[in-house]
Amino acid sequence: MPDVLIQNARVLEDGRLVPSEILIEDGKIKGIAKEFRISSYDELINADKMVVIPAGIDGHVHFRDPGMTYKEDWYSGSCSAAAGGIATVLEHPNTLPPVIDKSGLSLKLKHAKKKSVIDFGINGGVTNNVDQLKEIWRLGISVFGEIFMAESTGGLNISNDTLGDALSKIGEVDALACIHAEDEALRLENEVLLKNDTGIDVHSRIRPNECEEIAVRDCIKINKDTAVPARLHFCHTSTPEAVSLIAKAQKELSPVGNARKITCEVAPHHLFLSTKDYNKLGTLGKMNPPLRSPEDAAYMIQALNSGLINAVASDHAPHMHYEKDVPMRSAPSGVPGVETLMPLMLAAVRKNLISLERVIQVTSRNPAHIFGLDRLGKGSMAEGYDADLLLFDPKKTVPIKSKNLHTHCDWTPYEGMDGIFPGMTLSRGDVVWDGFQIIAKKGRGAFLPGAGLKTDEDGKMILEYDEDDDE
Ligand SMILES: NC(=O)N[C@@H](CC(=O)O)C(=O)O
Ligand SMILES: [Zn+2]
Ligand SMILES: [Zn+2]
Repeated sequence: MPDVLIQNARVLEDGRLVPSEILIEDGKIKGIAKEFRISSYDELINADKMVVIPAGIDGHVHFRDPGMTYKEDWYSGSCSAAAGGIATVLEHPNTLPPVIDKSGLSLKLKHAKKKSVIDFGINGGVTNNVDQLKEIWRLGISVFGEIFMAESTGGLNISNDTLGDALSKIGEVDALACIHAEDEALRLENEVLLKNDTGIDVHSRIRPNECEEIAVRDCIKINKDTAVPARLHFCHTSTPEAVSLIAKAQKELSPVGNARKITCEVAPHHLFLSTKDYNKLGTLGKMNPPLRSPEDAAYMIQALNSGLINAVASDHAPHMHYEKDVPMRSAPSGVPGVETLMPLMLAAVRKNLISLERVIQVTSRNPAHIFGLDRLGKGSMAEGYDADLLLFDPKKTVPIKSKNLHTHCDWTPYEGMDGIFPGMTLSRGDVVWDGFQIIAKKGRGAFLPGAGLKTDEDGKMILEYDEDDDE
């Protein structure tokens, strides 16, 4: 007997919204049809003409757990994701301790398994741990990174030499390297040069477009020069310069028909905010890479539409308001965003900035493919895939308000901006967000191991984690 029948839904088919029903069995999509003439099921959901799309996959979040759980923990972060229509996250390694070895990974996995309400992967950090990269890969990290080429939260940045060593190890195991591309030398130089500059936009001038451009160029070159180049994915790209370099490298590497070897993502704050917002946001608009000009933001939307940018990811990086309420130079970098990613994108559809079809590609199908989550049933609303779904009313635009969000972070850079929030989020067929509250059990989220996870002779996973690690 099927578990769930969703009736009265609308589904995108060849560019049109078609009245549909969706059948779910064992947490997976069993079928989508105009009408299933069945009368027995465990649960009936009346979608009330809402549009159903795949739930978002946010490939870039920082949940701060372990170590800085007052900013976020796996429960608050995953609830925030679910309420924003995200059913899968990849969490990045700059926690305390960072995920750079077996014990760091084991501790984070334990926290996440206990608290997450949605499915998750854990990324492996790259510092001076080059000789341990293969081990954490075998233990099930999703991807490597973000690999910090410049200073950002957590102080995990590495030199270009170490980057080369790491990329060659990552290439050997055919994993993905996710890169935070900013040039540390230029940043340091500008820091000194502009030390008396009190301009509100000084952060954007310390880390100018050129900073990202140099790092992207260097990284592509360093990777090319290794014995076995890694697959590269550039995190939070923010400039036309970086996108053009990546497009050029993509072309060189990808003869027609071949899988792309270099991909990139953009964060919503580089699409919907710009240096013009510093007046309103002050230090709340400080993140790495920094806000760019309005023209650059407009270019990024166009590049997302045209296919030069492959995915949207939030770079959800919560810091408390009181921590941000200090002079620009001492304020921590980062903005929350996991709960507003899908609402902003869906509101952008209503404003004709992007098509719904493209939003689906860049928030579910492409991230699933890039991060290897499609092999685990993620990223498509089709038979056999996980029933991770987002239901929304395309006309219901509301102002984003931080008091309505579920993150520990007590502010949002998008306060007052338009969002279209999910009326419901499903994770593997379970309603985790019903439009009003989280109804998922803490810890129901499943760990999504990376492709390197060691298995036994029967293909069964061997989880080499110490279950008795301290909290
Ligand atoms: N983006 C940021 O400004 N900050 C991120 C780290 C990062 O992604 O660089 C954080 O973890 O706070
Ligand atoms: Zn980063
Ligand atoms: Zn980040």
